[in-house]
Amino acid sequence: MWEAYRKKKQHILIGIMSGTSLDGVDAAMVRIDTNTSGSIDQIELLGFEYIPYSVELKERLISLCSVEHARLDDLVIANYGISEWYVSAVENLLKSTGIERAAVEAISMHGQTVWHAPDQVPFPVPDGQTLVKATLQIGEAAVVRERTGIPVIGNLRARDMAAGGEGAPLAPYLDLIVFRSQHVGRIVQNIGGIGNATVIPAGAHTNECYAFDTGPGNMVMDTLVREETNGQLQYDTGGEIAAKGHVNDELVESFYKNDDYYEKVPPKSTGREVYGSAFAARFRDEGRKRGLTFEDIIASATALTAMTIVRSYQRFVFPIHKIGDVIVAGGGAHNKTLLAMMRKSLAPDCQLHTSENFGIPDDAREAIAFAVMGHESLMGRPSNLPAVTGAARPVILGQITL
Ligand SMILES: Nc1ncnc2c1ncn2[C@@H]1O[C@H](COP(=O)(O)OP(=O)(O)OP(=O)(O)O)[C@@H](O)[C@H]1O
Ligand SMILES: CC(=O)N[C@H]1[C@@H]2OC[C@@H](O2)[C@@H](O)[C@@H]1O[C@H](C)C(=O)O
Repeated sequence: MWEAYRKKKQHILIGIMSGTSLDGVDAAMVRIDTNTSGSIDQIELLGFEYIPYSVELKERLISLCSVEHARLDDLVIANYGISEWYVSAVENLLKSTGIERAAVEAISMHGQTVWHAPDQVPFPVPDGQTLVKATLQIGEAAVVRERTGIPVIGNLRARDMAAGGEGAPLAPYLDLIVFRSQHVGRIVQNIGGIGNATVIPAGAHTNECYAFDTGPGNMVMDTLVREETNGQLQYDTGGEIAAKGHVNDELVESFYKNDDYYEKVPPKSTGREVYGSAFAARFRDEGRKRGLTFEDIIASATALTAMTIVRSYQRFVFPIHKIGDVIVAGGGAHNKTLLAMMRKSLAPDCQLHTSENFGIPDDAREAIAFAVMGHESLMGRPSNLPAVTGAARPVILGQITL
């Protein structure tokens, strides 16, 4: 069946991403042109849709991402239930683009990460014990396949992890295609729930690029804003709350210094397991102990994100590579206070942009990336980057539900 796919020079796919912010579903319809050797020539975004999660779903997911609150029966139900959100995103895209269902060759869906455990833990095996790392993205491909009538590729992180990688980040595969430059060293900085950086030195070969999670993105700010406003606000729109507060440097430094993640050498990845509700509560309590207002605490949480991003460059990138552009993507690109803090700590010859300036809408990068990775799998081509994830070798990602 995929022989015919591989012979075609033009493909339409839908990529679906629902990230660690737990804010909702991003879905991108893309047209991918391939050349005679089967590699990608051009990627065009045909449409983009976002469906915000309801407050109820978000609360359920937050519980599922917490060892203290998660229940196995809720997890099993959510695995099927959340698929309906992905189905709606696909239907919305078909409607808004006017593209016929039959023209879409596949849906490549990330699912919703509930637990990401890239650090090995012991597990019994027939001849004793082994060390295991694991990750779980929920969302049942069979449900999406059945409702939409379109083949689905899912579970894209698993194969990289099975090959010894972190299973993340994967989107740098797209960054290399879109942002690589012969003359300028670039960092693509995603700021979603978690922050992650793709480093693309000028003229770099694929195996000279690397990437890593920088630490918290919007996750801590979002949790604190949601809690203070009893869910009236889901995040600090435009960074306006942070702009009204004062950063408490001592608080920010203490959270930076007492976290050994930042010193860990890449490849590395992290998630809500570390920077979720319990972390945010500790940050808030320490802020209150210092007599800070809500605005000061949000300003300080914003500064922690900016600091962990820029210091990760100072530690792992700037000593080795000259970087001319930092390109911000993800929802954090809309937070003006965060961007201003980052800009202030970067050298004047390092320009700060958003991915919008490079033709990739800030919110669409990851959904486009998953469409592209799904396409590569159908072409029979690997799309993990071992230099990025730490995998032993390039592997073909995902599982297909025909
Ligand atoms: N207008 C805005 N102003 C400030 N922040 C915003 C705005 N819009 C979105 N955000 C932030 O972006 C977040 C969503 O970002 P995004 O969709 O990139 O995350 P994600 O895909 O869930 O995360 P990840 O990349 O970690 O998987 C929101 O939770 C919010 O914090
Ligand atoms: C396990 C997981 O879901 N990781 C996400 C998360 O969100 C940002 C960062 O942490 C990144 O590692 C990854 O997602 C993006 C899409 C990636 O794989 O590139």
